[in-house]
Amino acid sequence: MTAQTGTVAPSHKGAIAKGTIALSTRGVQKSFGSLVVARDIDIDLPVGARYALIGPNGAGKTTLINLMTGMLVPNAGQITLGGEDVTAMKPQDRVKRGLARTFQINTLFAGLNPLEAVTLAVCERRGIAGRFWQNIAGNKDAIEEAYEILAKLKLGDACYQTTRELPYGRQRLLEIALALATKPKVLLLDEPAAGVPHEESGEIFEVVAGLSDELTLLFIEHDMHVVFRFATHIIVLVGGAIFTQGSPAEISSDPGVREVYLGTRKHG
Ligand SMILES: Nc1ncnc2c1ncn2[C@@H]1O[C@H](COP(=O)(O)OP(=O)(O)OP(=O)(O)O)[C@@H](O)[C@H]1O
Repeated sequence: MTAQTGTVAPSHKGAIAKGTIALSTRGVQKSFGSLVVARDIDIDLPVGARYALIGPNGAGKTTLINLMTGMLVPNAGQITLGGEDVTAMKPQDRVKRGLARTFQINTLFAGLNPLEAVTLAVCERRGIAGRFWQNIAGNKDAIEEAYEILAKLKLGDACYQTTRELPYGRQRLLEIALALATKPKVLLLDEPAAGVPHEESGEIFEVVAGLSDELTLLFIEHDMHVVFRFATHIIVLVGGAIFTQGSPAEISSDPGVREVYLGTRKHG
């Protein structure tokens, strides 16, 4: 297999023209004390990507997403979003420029129903969240937009159910709905199916894979069946460095990957 660090998979969705990189990192480094968790990371996510980030526990996958979103500041290197250098930009400003993420752990308001929660997120994006509770009926447009997002995620029939009563798989889809309410161009999903029974995780990824072709997706996932089914390109991280990257066929037939990752993984 040819390692493709810093290059765009040529086979992805036909022609990905140069210059259509949605998010990229160059030479990104991060250490916690003496522990190096990101080593010289070069990644390009082309517009419309369905990329997976895999690696053993502690490889630095979540750290890399935190660096991309601005929750962590790199010690060196550069992160660009739509060609703009966002390395020093606060997370909320990156969200405004179209970068959204979900977390490994459920971060929902359990007492709201999905329609209320997503409408609130839409109002937040529109800068009208302050008046949400005073005039709920006055937010018709926002409610309609929220319903459309929920319907896309196959949550239309659950929109009036209290979040805490939703099956866990649907709660995880609601988290993605909340991220979509920010109208992202790039969506980073940190183990979107974590904690969901194995038979339901495929459903989550099916819904995610069906999102707009213009949305650029990078997801962390430990279940290799899901990774090989839904990713068009896989980046393997080991010890904070890119070990290799390539198509699912290249990664699955790479003996090195099997040794460092598949043979030693603790999940799945
Ligand atoms: N804020 C922090 N301070 C110190 N060490 C940290 C911090 N965050 C993460 N680490 C360490 O950095 C390394 C990478 O962690 P990270 O969570 O990015 O790995 P991961 O690949 O996402 O792992 P997993 O698959 O288990 O979620 C780990 O050794 C972790 O303990």
